[in-house]
Amino acid sequence: MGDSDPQNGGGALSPRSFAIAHQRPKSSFTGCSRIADYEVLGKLGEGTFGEVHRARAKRTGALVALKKIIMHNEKDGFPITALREIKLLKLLSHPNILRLEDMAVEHPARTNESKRKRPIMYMVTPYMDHDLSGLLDNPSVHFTEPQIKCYMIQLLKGLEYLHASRILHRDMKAANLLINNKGILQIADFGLARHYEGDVPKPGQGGGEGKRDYTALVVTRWYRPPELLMHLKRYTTAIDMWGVGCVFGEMLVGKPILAGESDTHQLEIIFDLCGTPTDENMPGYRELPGAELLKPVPRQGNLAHRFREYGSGAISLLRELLKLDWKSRINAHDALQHPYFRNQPYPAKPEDLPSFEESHELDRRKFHDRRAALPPAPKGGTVGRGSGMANGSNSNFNGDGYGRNGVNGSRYGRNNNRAPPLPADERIPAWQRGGREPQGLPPRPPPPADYVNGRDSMERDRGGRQRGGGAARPDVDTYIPTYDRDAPRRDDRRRDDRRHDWPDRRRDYDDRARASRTRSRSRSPMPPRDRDRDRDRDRPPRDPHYR
Ligand SMILES: Nc1ncnc2c1ncn2[C@@H]1O[C@H](COP(=O)(O)OP(=O)(O)OP(=O)(O)O)[C@@H](O)[C@H]1O
Repeated sequence: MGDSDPQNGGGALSPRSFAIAHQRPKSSFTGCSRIADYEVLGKLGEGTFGEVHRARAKRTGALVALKKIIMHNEKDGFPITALREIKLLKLLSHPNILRLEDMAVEHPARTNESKRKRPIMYMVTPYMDHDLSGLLDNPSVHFTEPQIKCYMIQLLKGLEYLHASRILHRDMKAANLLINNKGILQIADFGLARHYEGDVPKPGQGGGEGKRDYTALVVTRWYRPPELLMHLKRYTTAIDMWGVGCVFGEMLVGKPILAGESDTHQLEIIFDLCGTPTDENMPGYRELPGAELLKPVPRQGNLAHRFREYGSGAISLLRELLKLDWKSRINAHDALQHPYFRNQPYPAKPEDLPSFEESHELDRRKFHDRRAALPPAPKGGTVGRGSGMANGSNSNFNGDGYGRNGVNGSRYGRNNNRAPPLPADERIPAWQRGGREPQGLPPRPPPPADYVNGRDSMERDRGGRQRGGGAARPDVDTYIPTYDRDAPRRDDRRRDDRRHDWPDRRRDYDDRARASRTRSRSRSPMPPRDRDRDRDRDRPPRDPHYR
């Protein structure tokens, strides 16, 4: 492979040259299928673009997911975010990246009364049994350390490939990592992804230097790195690596580790965990717009204490991934070489992992109900409530965003029997608990359009994010996870303030929140034989990472 090989981190290619160099053979695209080529089996969920359905390809019998592309405003035509996702997915081919197999078109029937309806487009991807977020919420799932290592290796390989292809994912989170019952993990949801300009990450050099500005309004808040929370625009692949750190921590403790309730709170709990920024641990932070009025009480960070249960290898990797300094934050290539993966217990092989009951992000309600019915776990664990502010935290907020300090949850998943019983409140997920109002950080400056020179504009309107790169309400988080359609959104508590200050924007937000609350899902069970059908196709090649 020559310079153009992204895996080699080769020479600079323009996005166009890259696309040309990576075109899949024409024969692999046979035009759009018709929706009638698929037997729709039931609704899986609903995302920003539209519903996701489970279906079976009539020709091959394979199970697939059909993601309907919703035209929020027909006059705007095909959504740019969907176009971007399709364009990028067509270029990508890696065992740990969700594959776009087909596009299907549906021509709605024309009735006498209705006007002619536009065709509906569906993205067709292989069906995956779980997303990581749903899986972690399933009370019958217990992650072992070899299993976590196995998922981490796959995640890092997928990201190494993406970054070597000069693509930023920009929405790294557990809900966007799909897992099947063959132990394969795939990175999904490229609706926020984009090409970036600049060098690919080099061994030993972290994410390197950013070459140009992009919108800072990306990444779901709980997974958003400190530099974005402080409005760095010239960011790099390091933003995705922070998300990997959050996902890694989430797999260890069994729930999100940094569940901030606002951007301000998010920074506070990051500082609790990683220490407050200094010129040494976060060079350049003083120049960031969001740092202007930042005056956190200095603290060291309690990462080692909070994750002490998981051993020095896990702590060391977590430290590298959750580095405040985005320039030296470990890159995917180097993370794969980390001793954590070479020391015992060794990573499991995907095919050796157990299979689980289907679990997706929208199954949370089912699992929450089930968990509430569980008796308390037996006593005798070594984890539980931390000792207040004993870990160097002077923040007004608790260390983990769940109203607790120190290590919490069970070792390797939340259902390990060694964990002591959780107080009643702690059985409730963070997004359903009350929380304190965040302390004031400096107002967010109006963000720029994502692409300069009018080449692109951030039109994605998910989760309250602004459209078109105009001025955003300064202190309101614009992108929060929508995990439970009926659970009160955490930001609803401040609705009155917002309506008062920013009436138009508030109306926008309400509409989107309402839309997200009406999401629904139902599913029919998948016969086991269907899971076996694609087994060989998804099996990863022999790999030195697995022993
Ligand atoms: N290939 C797939 N197999 C199984 N389930 C899938 C698949 N693709 C998506 N889903 C389910 O559908 C949900 C929504 O999909 P996706 O995240 O791609 O849409 P989105 O519009 O980007 O959503 P969001 O706005 O929540 O990020 C996911 O949480 C996942 O559980």
